[in-house]
Amino acid sequence: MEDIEKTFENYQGSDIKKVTLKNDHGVTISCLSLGATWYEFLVPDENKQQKNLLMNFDHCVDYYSNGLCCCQSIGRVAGRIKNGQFTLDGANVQVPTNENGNTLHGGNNGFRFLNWQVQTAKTANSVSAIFTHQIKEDHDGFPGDMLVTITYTLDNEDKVTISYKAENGTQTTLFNPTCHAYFNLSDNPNLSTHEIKINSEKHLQLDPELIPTGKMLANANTPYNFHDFSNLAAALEANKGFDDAFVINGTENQMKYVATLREKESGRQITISSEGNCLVMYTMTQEQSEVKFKRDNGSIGQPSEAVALEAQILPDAINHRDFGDIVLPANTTKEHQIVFAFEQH
Ligand SMILES: OC[C@H]1O[C@H](O[C@H]2[C@H](O)[C@@H](O)[C@H](O)O[C@@H]2CO)[C@H](O)[C@@H](O)[C@@H]1O
Repeated sequence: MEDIEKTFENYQGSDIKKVTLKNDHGVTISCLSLGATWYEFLVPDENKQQKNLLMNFDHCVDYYSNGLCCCQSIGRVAGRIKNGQFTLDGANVQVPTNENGNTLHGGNNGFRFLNWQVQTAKTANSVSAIFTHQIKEDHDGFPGDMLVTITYTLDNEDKVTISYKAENGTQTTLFNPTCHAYFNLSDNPNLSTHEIKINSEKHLQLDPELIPTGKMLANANTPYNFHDFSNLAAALEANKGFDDAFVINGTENQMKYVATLREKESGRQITISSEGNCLVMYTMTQEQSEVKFKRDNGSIGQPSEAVALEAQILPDAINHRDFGDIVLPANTTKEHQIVFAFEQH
């Protein structure tokens, strides 16, 4: 196991660190301190070259010239909060809004905009990058301060575990983090050879601003049916892309199988597990004129060039009783984990 820490670049007067973690048989991940971003998931290909399964950019500025939140840490609250409003401990709370009067992905001062402190740790079979930040009410506009630790661990089974721990202060707040990981497991700038399976029977009905209405709709007999592996490109065509929240089967707060993405030409496969009750699948539905991914050498990002798989608790959960618990009571600690297991078939 190996860990290497370097300066990635200077961005807006701060040194941005890049931490690289390697396991004992050639799988490597790297992360940036800016946004506690997952930068690379490198696996050896048939020519012993390293293939990055994640989308990324050359420079920090590229992460903020578009709204993709590419592979960044999202918090305090992933997804949308209707009107940026909710009731907490009996009080009406208004948090800053950043999209059509709603609050998306923690607002304009969420986790992804912060430069996190980082250190590393190793065991015989795993290596970790540990990011910490004191999250302040004064900064992001959510109630209360809390200490957040985001740990990326790569192990010798080619599993990447991301753990999100929040140690709260004296005020009740919200915590529903995720990693906005964009995958393309192939060498093509599209998902035509990808298949996905999702442990879900229902998805959320959304209004035109993509706010959940409160209703859950059956996946069966619709393009949302990924109960068995289905070709993603065909489903994308049938549904004109996805920007949707799938309800994951299983018990809340228990680690469970979420989804598997596989690519038939390379045999590469990623299996996701988490404790949350939701997978948001976002397939970059529009052309992304401000997006030039590193792997595309200057070409503009295509619709459906990659798929974001965001394991979390259902969006706008604070405004819907049956959507899951994202409340972090005062003086308590909560930890959520997402596991990405790589396999080659
Ligand atoms: O500007 C890029 C896109 O930003 C939004 O997409 C978000 C999507 O709606 C969320 O459900 C998902 O979790 O994150 C996406 C990236 O932030 C816009 O809705 C989309 O139209 C833009 O293309």
